[in-house]
Amino acid sequence: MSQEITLVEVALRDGSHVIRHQYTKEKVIEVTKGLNEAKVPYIEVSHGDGIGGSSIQYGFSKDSDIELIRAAKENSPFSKIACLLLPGVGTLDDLKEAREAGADMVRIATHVTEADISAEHIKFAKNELGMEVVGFLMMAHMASPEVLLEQAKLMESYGADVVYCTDSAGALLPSEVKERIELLVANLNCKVGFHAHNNLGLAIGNTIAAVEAGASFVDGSARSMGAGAGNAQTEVLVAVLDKMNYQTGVDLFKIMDVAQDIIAPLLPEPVIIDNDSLILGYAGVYSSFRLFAQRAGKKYNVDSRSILMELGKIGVVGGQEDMVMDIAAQLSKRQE
Ligand SMILES: C[C@H](O)CC(=O)C(=O)O
Ligand SMILES: [Mn+2]
Repeated sequence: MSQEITLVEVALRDGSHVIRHQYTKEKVIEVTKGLNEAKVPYIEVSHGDGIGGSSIQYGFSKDSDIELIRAAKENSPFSKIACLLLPGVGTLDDLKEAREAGADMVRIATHVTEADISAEHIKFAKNELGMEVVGFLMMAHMASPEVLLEQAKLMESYGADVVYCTDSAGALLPSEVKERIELLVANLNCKVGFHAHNNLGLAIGNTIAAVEAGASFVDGSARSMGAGAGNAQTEVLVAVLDKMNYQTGVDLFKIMDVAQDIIAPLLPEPVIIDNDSLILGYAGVYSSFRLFAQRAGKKYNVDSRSILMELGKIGVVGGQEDMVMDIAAQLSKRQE
């Protein structure tokens, strides 16, 4: 019997980092129509840092999360619409608005050791708003498999339907993914998901390792349109899973057309493993810090790789974007 795998397309959320959160309603409609036709089960739509992320800290959106979610929902009779929310960045009111605009699912994201801050949001989404809820444990490489499990159990106890191991830095190796997913699958009653970044060139391999270890939800981004070196490239993932006899329900030619004809023209440059992306994975740094490090490097005349190495050394996590400039300034002083 072939196993079903549920795919979440994240180019309209993680991909938002790539274009500095400048998605317009029109673009979202075009992408959503294509993904819907390709029968992608879930399409995530939000600012790259989740709903409420539009700010000086993370970068301002062009069109608001709510407008984009509404536009996606109106053009997506088949695919369900997901959104992402980081407690503290997005509020319960934001979530209620997202639900009213048509979001079916919310993914509540916290740093891997901070699941406890998701309790209120998971319970509210599930019990008050009747949404499908995912717990999204970011920077999973920074915790041991045992700590990841303990945190995942918390999210499950709050009511999450799925808990994700999220490799935000693209730093995990296939054996580490396998170990983590196997432990989660063996000890949770809810479903388990995996979100990859391709900084070490392992996004597809790691996603396959996750699926073979029992994950039933996986993320992909068409043309790999996500932070850093992007995510598992959706159209490639669909082809590989199909060859392995897993069922995604996604139409391969149609998702390839979305990637080539709609997503590729949106990219300021192809998403590849450049030197900075590689260092993100090597040093274990949050993928969305790549562009911040490049800007800081230019401003202070410091090699962006050195900034990223330093950020990895001191264990900076999502939400500490302001540290990137601080580190660049310190490195520049040291150079003098
Ligand atoms: C807010 C982050 O961009 C969420 C994510 O996609 C990751 O941690 O990876
Ligand atoms: Mn990501």
